[in-house]
Amino acid sequence: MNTPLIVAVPSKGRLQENAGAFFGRAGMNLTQSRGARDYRGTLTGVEGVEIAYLSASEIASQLAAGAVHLGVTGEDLVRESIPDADAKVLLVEGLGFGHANVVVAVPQAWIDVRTMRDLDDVATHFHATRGRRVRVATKYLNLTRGFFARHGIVDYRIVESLGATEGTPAAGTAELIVDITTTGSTLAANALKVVEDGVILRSEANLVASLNADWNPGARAAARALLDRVTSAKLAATMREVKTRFVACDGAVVEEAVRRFRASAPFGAPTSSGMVTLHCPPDTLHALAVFLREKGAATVSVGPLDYVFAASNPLYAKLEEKIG
Ligand SMILES: Nc1ncnc2c1ncn2[C@@H]1O[C@H](COP(=O)(O)OP(=O)(O)OP(=O)(O)O)[C@@H](O)[C@H]1O
Ligand SMILES: O=P(O)(O)OC[C@H]1O[C@H](OP(=O)(O)OP(=O)(O)O)[C@H](O)[C@@H]1O
Ligand SMILES: [Mg+2]
Repeated sequence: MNTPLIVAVPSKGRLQENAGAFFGRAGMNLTQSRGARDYRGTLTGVEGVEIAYLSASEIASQLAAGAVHLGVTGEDLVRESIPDADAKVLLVEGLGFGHANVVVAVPQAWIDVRTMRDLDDVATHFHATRGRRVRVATKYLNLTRGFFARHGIVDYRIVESLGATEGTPAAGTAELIVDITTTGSTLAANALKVVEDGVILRSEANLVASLNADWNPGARAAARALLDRVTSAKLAATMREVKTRFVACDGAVVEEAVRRFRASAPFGAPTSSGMVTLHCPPDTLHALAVFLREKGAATVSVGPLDYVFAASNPLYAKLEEKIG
């Protein structure tokens, strides 16, 4: 049976607005309607899609469980909440928003601690002299355990923190923390510093696919269409369309334009009347127009592109390779 492609989108928080804008750029708009038990919606522009509005952390677990096909969530949440994440989900693409680093941070007053190695020494010394282990406050339990183990640090204990983690050293409930930081202002306000080699993960929002979901033919077709739109809108955003026509415009002129201005001629050489369409990155656009005028163009028009549909769909290809 063909059931819809279920796409999970953050229902609140800092990722919500950006997720809506991401689909919008690809010409798909999110609509929301309040259902009986949870929030459901639709996506305009693609058939057979159902939107599930969930919190960013819930999206990670629903992807792991295969309850949704695709989702927008942070890589930090994926890596933290899904053991052996690469076997259960595919990070289809980083979305360029929701940037945050998961870091190890210690009090600025710990002047001897610059590296994880220094932290190891302090932790060992702390245990030996105080008879208890240093406490690390975090909600990233798994990321912390894995990272500390890779650094050979064993003399510590995790104190689970569900909020205001940066305040725990001053409050006396932990000695150091693992948390996310974006601007660094919360760490600074709490007199904490990031350990130099203590960046556990550089996270951003990702479009994530579940490998455990029911990838029936209908769901695949909808995913293919959705990813086709994403790819073609993204490609279009990297270039402008340049059009001109002049008698002296021939293959040699176009070849030179392509070579010097990183342009492409998607529809080939100029017509017999010297009409040509080029695609050109924004930074070389003016230089290209000047060049075409020098060659004889009276008019060069430039316009934005909404979509460039190429024959290949690399995002879907990547997904298909995983789901078989
Ligand atoms: N400065 C930041 N602070 C917190 N999260 C951030 C920040 N920048 C990006 N993010 C990302 O946003 C995601 C968390 O989103 P959000 O806080 O909205 O959801 P949540 O954690 O499920 O909800 P809540 O924190 O309200 O319980 C994470 O992937 C995180 O990496
Ligand atoms: O490096 P900065 O730019 O200061 O941002 C990092 C802070 O922002 C987040 O908190 P948020 O305000 O989302 O509250 P929350 O912990 O309740 O999610 C996060 O948990 C950090 O505390
Ligand atoms: Mg949050």
